[in-house]
Amino acid sequence: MIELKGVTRRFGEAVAVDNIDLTIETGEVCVLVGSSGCGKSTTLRMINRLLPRTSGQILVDGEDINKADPEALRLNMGYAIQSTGLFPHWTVARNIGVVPTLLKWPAQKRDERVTELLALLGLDPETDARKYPHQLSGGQAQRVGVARALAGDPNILLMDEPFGALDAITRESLQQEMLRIQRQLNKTTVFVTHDIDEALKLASRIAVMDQGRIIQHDTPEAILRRPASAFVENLIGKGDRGLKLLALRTVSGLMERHPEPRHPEPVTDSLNESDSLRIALSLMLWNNTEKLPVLDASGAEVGIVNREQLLKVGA
Ligand SMILES: Nc1ncnc2c1ncn2[C@@H]1O[C@H](COP(=O)(O)OP(=O)(O)OP(=O)(O)O)[C@@H](O)[C@H]1O
Repeated sequence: MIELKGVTRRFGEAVAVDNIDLTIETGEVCVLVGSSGCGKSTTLRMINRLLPRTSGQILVDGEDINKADPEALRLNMGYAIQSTGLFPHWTVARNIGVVPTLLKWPAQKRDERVTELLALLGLDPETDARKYPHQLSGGQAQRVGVARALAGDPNILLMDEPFGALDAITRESLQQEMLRIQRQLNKTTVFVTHDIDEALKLASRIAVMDQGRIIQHDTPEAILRRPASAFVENLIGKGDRGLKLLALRTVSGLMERHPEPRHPEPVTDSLNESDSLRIALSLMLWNNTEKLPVLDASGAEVGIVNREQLLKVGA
């Protein structure tokens, strides 16, 4: 658990972070969201002591971080940033292995970990491991950055716009990876973004920041349903709030499940259980249909989603 209590950071006269209180429970993904300059990165960098706080207290599992050795503290906090920060003259494998090396892991354990992480992040443990950062695409470099942050098996992950510089498709795929990895590893994560859709997708809870303050700290659903102020309402976009709510729920929660899987009828489109209700609605509109079948990984039809029900549950 990470606790920020009355934390303030000034740069000269300017207040970048203004007396914030924030608790991040173990295993949850807290996304800090807000416009440029609102204090998100400063908050993150105070947690791993890259920046000292001006006042207040930051506790990790009940212990004040100022009492910890900063290096030991950082080794327990994976840190991934937009510019990746990879060492240009080191191979991908060496970049990923940097924290295990600092932790003095035996070489074999470190190499196994690197291979495991390359596979986890969808990179090729054979060919990609030997590449240098300049030989990677932007998306691959970001994957390596995230792999490096995970390498020492830290309890905490700090991620500062790690997918910020990517095109929409690569970004979407890395967000999916991030959700998958999070389900598997359950790290306490603080994730910074200025993109509310990214925040809604990834967060257990979102902290909306404005001018150094936390305006609202709540679940994605509560933020969409009950924005605390006009500022939050504008940030989430009033017009497509209903669709954003649908995006938070999956088909599996709404579908009528067949007693037994069956052969699907030949239809134009179908859904997977993990698809969002937003995708379900969009496909129904596109196909001008009242219901869509849900298929499992083997292609068997396991249930049906119907539009009337979807709209009833809807927002
Ligand atoms: N080293 C510094 N010296 C002086 N002012 C700084 C420094 N770092 C940040 N600031 C100021 O603190 C405020 C908060 O900056 P911060 O980088 O935390 O914002 P942010 O929300 O992460 O923004 P962005 O989304 O653009 O990265 C800004 O006004 C910024 O100019």
